[in-house]
Amino acid sequence: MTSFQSTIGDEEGIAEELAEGQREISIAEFFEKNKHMLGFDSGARGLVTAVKEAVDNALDATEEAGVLPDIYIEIEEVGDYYRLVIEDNGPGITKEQLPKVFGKLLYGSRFHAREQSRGQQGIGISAAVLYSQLTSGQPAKITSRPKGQSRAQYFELIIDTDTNEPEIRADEETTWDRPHGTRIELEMEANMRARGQLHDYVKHTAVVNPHARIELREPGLDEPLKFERATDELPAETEEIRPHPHGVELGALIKMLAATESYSVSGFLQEEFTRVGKKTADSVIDNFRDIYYGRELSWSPPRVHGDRDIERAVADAVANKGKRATTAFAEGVAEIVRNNDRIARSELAAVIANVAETVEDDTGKTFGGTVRDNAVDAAWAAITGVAAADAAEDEDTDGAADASEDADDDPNESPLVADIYALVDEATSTRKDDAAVQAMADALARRFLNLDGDSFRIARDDLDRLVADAASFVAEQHDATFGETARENVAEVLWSRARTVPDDPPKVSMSADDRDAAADLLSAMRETDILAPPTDCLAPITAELVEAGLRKEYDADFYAAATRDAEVHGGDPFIVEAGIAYGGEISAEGSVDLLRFANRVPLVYQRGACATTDVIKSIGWRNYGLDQPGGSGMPNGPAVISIHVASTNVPFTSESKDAIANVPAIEDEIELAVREAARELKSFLKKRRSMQQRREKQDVLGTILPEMADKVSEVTGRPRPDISGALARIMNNVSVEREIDGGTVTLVVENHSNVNEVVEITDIVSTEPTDLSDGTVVDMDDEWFVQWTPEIPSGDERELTYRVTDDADFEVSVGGVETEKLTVNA
Ligand SMILES: Nc1ncnc2c1ncn2[C@@H]1O[C@H](COP(=O)(O)OP(=O)(O)OP(=O)(O)O)[C@@H](O)[C@H]1O
Repeated sequence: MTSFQSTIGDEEGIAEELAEGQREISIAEFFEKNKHMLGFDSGARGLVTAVKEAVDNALDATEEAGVLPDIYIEIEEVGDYYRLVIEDNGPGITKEQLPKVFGKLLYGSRFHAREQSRGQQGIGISAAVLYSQLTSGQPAKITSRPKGQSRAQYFELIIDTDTNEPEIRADEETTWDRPHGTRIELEMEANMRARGQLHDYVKHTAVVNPHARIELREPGLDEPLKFERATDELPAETEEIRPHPHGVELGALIKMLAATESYSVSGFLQEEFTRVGKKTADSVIDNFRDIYYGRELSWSPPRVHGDRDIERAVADAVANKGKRATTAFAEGVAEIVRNNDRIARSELAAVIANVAETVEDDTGKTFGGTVRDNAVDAAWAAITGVAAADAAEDEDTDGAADASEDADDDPNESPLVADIYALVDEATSTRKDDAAVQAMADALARRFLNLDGDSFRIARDDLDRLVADAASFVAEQHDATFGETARENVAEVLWSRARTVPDDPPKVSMSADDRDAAADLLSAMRETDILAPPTDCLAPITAELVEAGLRKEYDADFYAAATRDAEVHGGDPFIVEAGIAYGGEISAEGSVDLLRFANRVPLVYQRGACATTDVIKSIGWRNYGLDQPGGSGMPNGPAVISIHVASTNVPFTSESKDAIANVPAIEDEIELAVREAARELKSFLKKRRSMQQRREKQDVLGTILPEMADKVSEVTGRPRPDISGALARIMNNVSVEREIDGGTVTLVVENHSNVNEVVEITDIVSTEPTDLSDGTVVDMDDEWFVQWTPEIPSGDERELTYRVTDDADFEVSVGGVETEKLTVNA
């Protein structure tokens, strides 16, 4: 069969032919064709999106300027088109910036700022301008009066889609009665089929922005919809933050390395990232060293006066320094080395340099570089049994032993074997027999001896490979298995005893040019424990205001809200809040209403594609007292659930910012916030159900008890039994009975419940009461309020008395105990 590839190859000059059709596409041209990506897929939706973009900007701008937002939205039918006007009382936009803000896609102030804001991309309002010019052919008409200026600037402009630059049609000064702010007028092909979504957007914006005043006029409304401010308090001011080391990607890091003015990696980390001080920078650099250079394996120093005597070795390596200095030097080195449990080559070099300096000071003899190097080689040979020359001769660089395992170094003679044996033994279970551990130690020693250089420097992944290779050899030759876990443990023990090298990290400029070094730096940053980013860049609504917002717009029986602590996703901090309103006037038909918000912006479209919806569906709502057909999916009932995700970078599923992406860390927090509020709903519903049952039981008893009393009297022929206290006793209620004897009034309060009760009793009397047993009396316009608040233990009773002279009228009210647990007969 002839492939497409070979057909193309047959034709000469095809690449040139294709090249003729290839040209750059401007971003404006791209979005002109793909306007659905920005939420302008139809006339109905286009109108809602344009309102949303302009209102979001107005809220961002006013808050940033510290002004309480006053936003006016007007939609008007003009012939075949709709005209949209949005006005705000924000800080306005300067004459220089204005054309770019509205006439250039991807131009804005928020893209580079790590701070919570509604706008993120610098695309929203220019996309609305693009949609308007595309469908109506009309320019956008913008008036803006910057704060402090006496006159406003008026512009008419369109976007030149070939160049993605503004094309100004009119530019003049004008007067405007607003002292400062911005007015946008766009004409577009549209319709009002998405009126529901438009109203939802405006109403929900009011719910999460109780500090804003918003007015909406549109052709379907006789009266404008007005949402008044519920608070004069602006949301907490946010601070911009630098990126967090856990959140950057390689390309971004390379760019930052190239752009920074810092010289050292430590300075770069501290300057460019949040939460990095000197200590954290040092930890990152240590991790970087481990990855970039590898670690040096460490060994136990030999015992004193054994075959391998450090002191003798060092002394032998020093010539012409005189006995006193030589001995002091050799003894000093040997003593410090012996005081170390384990030591690596570069640690030894540091020890020798230190001792050399001390001895130089004490004796006046110079211990120069060559002497020190010789001493290091000699002491190292005494520690490891490997002479410097042996290592230098060894050409094998990959760390793996020759397949034949016939290396010249007989590992059995190497002092390293005993050392490795101890570590392998420590790392493996007691069930490994001695021969297996010995074989593994031999195989490892052979491989370590084959490493390049004699400092036993090795990267973690090479160490893992080397251990795996040794394990395979042992399995083949000795029939002893070191499974995956055993190998991991052996590698881990060796690595944990290995030492971070002292080599300096490359300079910042070199790292920027070296992709591998930058990648290692990134891995080191991610591996290092670093404090979560600060959260003053976020302005959550707070649980209190989430609830207040719901109370303002929904008449319900119950409200609850929760705000979680900040968490981090990809270096960006985020906070999730949830609220629930239940019952009352909320429609019980169908599934609950889910209100979704991101950075205080209601998300109107793409509910089904949103992480918030997925989380709500995944929760077992029957546990919380809501109906959920089949036990999963959206719950049913008279409830509204609101979820707010605030972040310096909300991960949306697309540029139109309709839905939050399924990021596990964010989903977890959404679930926890919703469950927190749902737990309160559960106790409310449980209590309500038990009160309902109580009421039903009391109703039944209220009918049956008198009938029973009549029957008993009829059957026994005796007088009807007194049933006055029976209902309260059966229901374990608190009962309040009035007894009047002459001028003495007694309220008998009996607590039949099994807990202590504090009962608030107010008796309103038409004549003045005297001789109160206790309590207080207040005269109010010839009505006397007698009040008691007795605490009555379970099973106990109190008598509250006073006297009245005349025939009096009484009206008692009882508080402190739920109505369903009260029987009042007074
Ligand atoms: N009403 C306004 N008052 C003051 N400045 C505004 C106003 N509208 C827009 N701006 C400025 O214009 C910029 C561009 O706005 P645009 O809507 O294109 O993008 P954005 O809001 O930054 O991000 P997104 O594309 O996510 O909406 C904003 O970042 C802001 O600096």
